[in-house]
Amino acid sequence: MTRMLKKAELHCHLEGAVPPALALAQARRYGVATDAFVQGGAYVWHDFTSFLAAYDAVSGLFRSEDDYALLTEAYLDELAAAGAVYSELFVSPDHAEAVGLGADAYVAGIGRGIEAARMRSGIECRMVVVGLRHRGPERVEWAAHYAATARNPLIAGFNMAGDERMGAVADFARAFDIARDAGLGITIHAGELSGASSVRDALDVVRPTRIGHGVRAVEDPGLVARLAEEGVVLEVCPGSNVALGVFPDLAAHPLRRLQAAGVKVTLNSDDPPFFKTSLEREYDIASRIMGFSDEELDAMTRTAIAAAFVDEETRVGLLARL
Ligand SMILES: Nc1ncnc2[nH]cnc12
Ligand SMILES: [Zn+2]
Repeated sequence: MTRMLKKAELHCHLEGAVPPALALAQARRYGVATDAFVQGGAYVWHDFTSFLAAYDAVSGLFRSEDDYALLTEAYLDELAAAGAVYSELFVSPDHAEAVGLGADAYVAGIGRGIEAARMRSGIECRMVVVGLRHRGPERVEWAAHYAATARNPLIAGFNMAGDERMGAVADFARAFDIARDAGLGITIHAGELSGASSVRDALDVVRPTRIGHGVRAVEDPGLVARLAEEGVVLEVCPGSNVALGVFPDLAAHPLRRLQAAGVKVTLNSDDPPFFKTSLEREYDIASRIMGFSDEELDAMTRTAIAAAFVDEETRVGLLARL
């Protein structure tokens, strides 16, 4: 039983956390047809490309500051009820621009949701601005520039998500330089859709303290040793990896092998309802299917808080709550 364990999450896409029932309610409000991406109360997609299309369609159903405040608050309330003390949410100003909302109103709405949830349960949350790789280097630089200049204390980091098979990491180096120079925490999706060389490129070019997924590093023992040696933290999302076919099943998932090799690992939900998961289920999978003890799960939670993009006072406060 992992329900009573305290938890922390570093890797969840806000638009990927929309429950299908909320997507349907938003679609009714805005008069949008949903058959293409919700059927029988569940999201429909069959590979990464169709997952991204469904994800974009759901994002298009959130169009106002209030929509984002309510979504954020609802997600964090649910997370706090499952024992989470900390959450880092990946936010995409690109989605706000696509619906004509504008990045400032988008971030303001999310910030309101964060404050409301914190007042109720004490859960801490920070935003990590995400650039979308499949939209090309210029768009990713735009997102980095926004994150660097927004001057919002809840924006704590920068990430690149989207289709990892598009372009080389080096094409996006400037975006990460902009974010790093602004003092933001740096993480990047790598080693999910592409293999070990993608993780190596991310380490060499971007120099992140964390990697989103990174699990396909397991294809190269030398790279696993490097991750352990450099103390890079992996934001591991087992349920997502199996849902997207990165590994055939949970038994084949390399979380245990990576942890045993000394790599710093954490548990995350990625896009929970799209992958029929939740942070609580990820802890449960690690416990019941992968055989991690409660002490090992607590260690992953501490690793997450140690790697969180927060100031030291907040980190000490969070560690005290475990
Ligand atoms: N699993 C994932 N990989 C890359 N980009 C994403 N955006 C949302 N979920 C993602
Ligand atoms: Zn992700």
